[in-house]
Amino acid sequence: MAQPLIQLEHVTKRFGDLTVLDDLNFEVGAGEKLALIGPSGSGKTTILRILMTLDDLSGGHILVDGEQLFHMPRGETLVPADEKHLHRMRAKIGMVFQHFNLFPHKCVLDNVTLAPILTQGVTPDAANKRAMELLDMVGMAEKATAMPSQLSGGQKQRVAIARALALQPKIMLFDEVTSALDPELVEEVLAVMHLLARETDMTMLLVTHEMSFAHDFADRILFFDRGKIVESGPPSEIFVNPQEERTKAFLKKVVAAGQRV
Ligand SMILES: Nc1ncnc2c1ncn2[C@@H]1O[C@H](COP(=O)(O)OP(=O)(O)OP(=O)(O)O)[C@@H](O)[C@H]1O
Repeated sequence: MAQPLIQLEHVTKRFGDLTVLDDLNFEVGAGEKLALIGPSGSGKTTILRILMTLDDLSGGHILVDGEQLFHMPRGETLVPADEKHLHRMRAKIGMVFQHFNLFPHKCVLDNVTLAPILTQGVTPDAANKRAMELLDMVGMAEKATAMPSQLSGGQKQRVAIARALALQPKIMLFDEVTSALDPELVEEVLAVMHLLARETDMTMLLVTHEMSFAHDFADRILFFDRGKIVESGPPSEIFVNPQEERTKAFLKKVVAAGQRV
């Protein structure tokens, strides 16, 4: 593996009595494209939320770019050291959510420029220039002055991707970015993600229920069940020749539901 950019060591996450992540250990190499797959409720989204510091940690360590993400105990959990540290670590990571989360009262361009101007001190001119390049890349430059309510789900998601990229993160997290979309809009978002995977050296973590996309996109697949990694490997191994019974059963179900893997 290339130099690890993300390292999870003995990561545990509990919500009350429920253990959602159970002593997880894995690394993500710089530039690696990793897909997390597994049954509903297995803890995939929780991993992304913790990396984004939207949830805290119950135990273990996470290193991003060689630095601890969480290190102050608070009650039974670990939280980031302070606001300054949190801000610096968050700048390394961008996240795109299932439900877009665009600012509804801002136009497309302002959605993309707001965070760089407010959090990184980028001048409005420079932020606009970069935003227009990104909107062009995701095929949304012509909609720069449109409001989110005037966009389709696929268009909103492409703006959300541009918005996350505007902060120039090293790592991008994608949580089920196509599952809220009508089927005919899925392809346009997947095309943008393929473009990013192909043409950037960003480290990308993807949670998806679309196996064919995970297959085409990822360098490596992690198959999760009940908060543990059951199996990991390149798509050509996991999808073609899975070793573990739980992986086989999961893929069988997926195929029975009509998906290509
Ligand atoms: N804030 C929370 N409070 C309590 N339980 C939670 C919370 N967030 C997640 N959970 C529980 O943690 C478990 C893992 O959830 P998570 O969303 O990470 O699973 P997932 O693998 O991403 O599922 P899906 O594929 O359906 O999105 C689930 O049982 C969920 O109900």
